Amino acid sequence: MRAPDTNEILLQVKGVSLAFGGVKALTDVSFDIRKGEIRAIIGPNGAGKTSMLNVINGFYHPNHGAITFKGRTRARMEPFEASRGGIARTFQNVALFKGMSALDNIMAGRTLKMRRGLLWQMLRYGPALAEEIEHRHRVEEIIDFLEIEAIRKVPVARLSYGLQKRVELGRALAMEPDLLLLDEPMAGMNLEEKEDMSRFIVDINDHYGTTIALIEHDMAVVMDLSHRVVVLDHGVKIADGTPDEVKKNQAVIDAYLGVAH
Ligand SMILES: Nc1ncnc2c1ncn2[C@@H]1O[C@H](COP(=O)(O)OP(=O)(O)OP(=O)(O)O)[C@@H](O)[C@H]1O
Repeated sequence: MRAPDTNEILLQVKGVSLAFGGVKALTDVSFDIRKGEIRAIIGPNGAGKTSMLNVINGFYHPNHGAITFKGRTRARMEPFEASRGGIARTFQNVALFKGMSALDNIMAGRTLKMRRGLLWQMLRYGPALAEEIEHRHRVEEIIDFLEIEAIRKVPVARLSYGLQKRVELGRALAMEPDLLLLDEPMAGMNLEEKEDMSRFIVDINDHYGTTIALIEHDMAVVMDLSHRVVVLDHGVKIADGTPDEVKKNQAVIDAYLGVAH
């Protein structure tokens, strides 16, 4: 695995707090994500990991604090602004158009990139046609990269879980994101599928230089894949550092003791 080329900060989370009624999901959490790194967010169940991803991509608006992304600071952002701005996301449970083929699902990820309006697209005329050809080309390249040529025309509902996750990854990649958020990319996978997914995550980071933030419960995977790890417990950041530093941290060991994963 290649180390990030720079220490440039792509995203900064500063003093973020989020509550749902009386439940404090996040309390004064700060950390950064450097350009080109694979950053893991870990912690026991209910630690606030998914809430953190949801704040980063604008699904939730924090009660306090702010996010700086590519130099722009905001207290709140809408999901469409996050995706337009270059943040793509996959979900804990696969969120694809199940009746559509793998190819069409990945193509759907390009919609945000399309400049011509829907009418032009429907007419498939002139510049819109040229644009569609360019998008097709990019999508075919992603299909090739993720080694899913054989299933490109198959409706997603008929694919194994591992392949569905791969198509979802392809759809996120089709957005050519600066920051890719992966919510438990290996959840529910068998060992072989996990190994494949790990390889693709490292390859995406290497090949496209995409910055990746991921939530993952499998510690072996996290320690293997990530450049740096931030640890949450009960909504509070308890550690932040390289996998080796985090592994030795007493607060982390205590937080995980007796917690089944
Ligand atoms: N939409 C919501 N409404 C109310 N409470 C919520 C909501 N989302 C999360 N919470 C609460 O916020 C806390 C943090 O939840 P979150 O899902 O972010 O944790 P997590 O670390 O992702 O957990 P897991 O590993 O189990 O997925 C929990 O106490 C949870 O019950």
